[in-house]
Amino acid sequence: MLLGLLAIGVVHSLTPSTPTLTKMAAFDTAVPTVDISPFTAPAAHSDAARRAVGQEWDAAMTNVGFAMITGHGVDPAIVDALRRGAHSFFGGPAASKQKYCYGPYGNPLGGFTGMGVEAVARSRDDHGSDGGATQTTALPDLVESFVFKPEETTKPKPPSMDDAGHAYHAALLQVLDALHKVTAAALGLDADFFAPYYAPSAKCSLRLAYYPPLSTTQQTSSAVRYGAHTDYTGYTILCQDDNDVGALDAGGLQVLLKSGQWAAVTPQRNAFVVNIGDLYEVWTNGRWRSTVHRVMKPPQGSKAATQPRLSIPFFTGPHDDARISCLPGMGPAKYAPVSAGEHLRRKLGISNV
Ligand SMILES: O=C(O)CCC(=O)C(=O)O
Ligand SMILES: [Fe+2]
Repeated sequence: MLLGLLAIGVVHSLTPSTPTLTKMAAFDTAVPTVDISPFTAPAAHSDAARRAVGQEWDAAMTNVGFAMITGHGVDPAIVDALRRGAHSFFGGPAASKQKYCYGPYGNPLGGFTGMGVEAVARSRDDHGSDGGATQTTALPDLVESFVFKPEETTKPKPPSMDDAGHAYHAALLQVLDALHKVTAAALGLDADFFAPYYAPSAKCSLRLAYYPPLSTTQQTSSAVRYGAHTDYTGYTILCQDDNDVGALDAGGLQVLLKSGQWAAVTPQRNAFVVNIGDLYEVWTNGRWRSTVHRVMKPPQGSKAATQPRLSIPFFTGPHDDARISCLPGMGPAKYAPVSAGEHLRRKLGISNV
């Protein structure tokens, strides 16, 4: 069963300002793994297999709001090529990176954002699992990023990521398509239910998130690699760093469980982490959880603290004009209907320092 396996992991205190490891404990394996191949390779699977995946998905999103997916069909060579290109870009001189800055984080052209611009914990609101712990004074995150927009052709992209970014984006759109079918099965909706929300195209943002090695000051400050937040819109499909497979702190990504404990999201090779953003919470009237998560720093003095971490979230959501409200049969509505574009712009605005 989903929550049946016991594993040894790292559990942290709930206090958001506590940035270091506080204790080791045993906890239920929090984030279930779901093989979505009945939807990515439908000819090889039965309707019964698809119904079973739908049930697993509903349980994962209801209990945790996060799942690991296998059977997604993405060629690992596509992932490796983008990772190599991104390391080459982020490892380069600051002035070369800054040439690709096209505005504040979240601007429609994408591009590079240096450290000190984003403090994602400031975007907290009443979505998520801890009652909305808004932190207007959260310190900037210890991250640099590049947002890759294939549809944006007026501004150059770093040559090392250009081809690889296009290939990765196209591959992940296929995964998104499968996830929407999984979702329809999970919620008992028509297979094409989400099509009008995502046509003519989904609103996607392919982000390369680079967490540089930590300076001594950064190691001892209360800043974290990425502060506690919920994602803003639809599915996030995240590629964690393979170097963190087997690491003590599992790379630092943690989710806030219903129990109030933080649990590590243990990276698995060739699996993506999938979580929902706020708009699914509105659609499902809170049945599915837009779960609070964060990226902590590696323990002080550890080898991991001297190394960079590269993660690749692919944010997806309905087009800007889509109006999101409680699905039929899920009422009475707890959330006011919201415009997908307005919600996204508001959250991005307040996440900039
Ligand atoms: O870097 C990670 O593992 C996750 C980052 C994240 O939560 C985000 O970019 O929204
Ligand atoms: Fe996130």
